[in-house]
Amino acid sequence: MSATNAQPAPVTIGDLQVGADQPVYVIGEIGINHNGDVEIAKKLIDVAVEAGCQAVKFQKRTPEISTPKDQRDKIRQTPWGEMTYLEYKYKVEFEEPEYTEIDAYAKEKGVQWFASPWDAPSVEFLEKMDVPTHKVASASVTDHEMLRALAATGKPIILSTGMSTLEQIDAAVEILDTSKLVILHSTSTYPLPPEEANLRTITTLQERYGVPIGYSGHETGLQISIAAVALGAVAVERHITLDRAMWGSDHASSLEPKGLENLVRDIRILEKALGDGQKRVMPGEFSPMSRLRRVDA
Ligand SMILES: C=C(OP(=O)(O)O)C(=O)O
Repeated sequence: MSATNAQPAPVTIGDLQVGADQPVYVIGEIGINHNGDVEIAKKLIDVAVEAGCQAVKFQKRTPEISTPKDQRDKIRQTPWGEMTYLEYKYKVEFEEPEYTEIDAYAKEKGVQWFASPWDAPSVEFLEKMDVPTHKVASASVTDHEMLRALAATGKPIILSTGMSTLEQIDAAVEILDTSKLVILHSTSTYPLPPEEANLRTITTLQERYGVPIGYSGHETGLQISIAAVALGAVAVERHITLDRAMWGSDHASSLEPKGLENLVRDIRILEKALGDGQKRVMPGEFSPMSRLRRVDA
């Protein structure tokens, strides 16, 4: 009796391989949880490194392009006073001096960094920073202009799939090079209730696209991300924060340092525990077998 269960080839990101039989690629999503302060960003890099993440991630925007027109003039109360949503978006946006500092710091700490560009000029910006990969945020799955700019970079791409239909994902995948593509299952509800996680979609995406599949989580807690790995996710991305009570939209559904440390610890245990699926008697079983199994049975 035999059956084949071919796995897609891993995708090379910088000096790492992301895919089956590789350590799960854990991404600490800093996003805009630095609240515009590069010192907070560096502390979050430390948190990710200490937890054992292989990468940290940011979000790069050109606010006058990426901010929806009907949202720009809405007034927000912020730690920096009352301002429009567009002004706030500029306030938390890092430019070249900050990213140059982040690049040097991440290299010193031995962790990869990259970002999700939210518009085509941001792809150009990130290319100048020579990032090893680009992430497509769920909100950008239908931004074909940006996807074409990303495909033209020739870099590996990590495509998130929250708030998207299979048809929208098909159209995005059509534009990208599937030999360098990692797809993340995701639900863009913040925080994510378990009944919307739909983790079995990981298998659906594996079968439909034949590329390595990971998971981008917005739940509170660790169980759903760990279960995603048990179901075959080869990458896990989680928002991280220094303190979930900090001001800003993503902090509440982020992991604090201890939570991230526990997540990576549990993922590394699970990597070992999943094994290769070949049924055999394990070395630790011989002693109990000799004590417990009747030889004449
Ligand atoms: C919002 C993002 O990702 P996701 O859709 O995976 O949450 C992002 O990468 O900027």
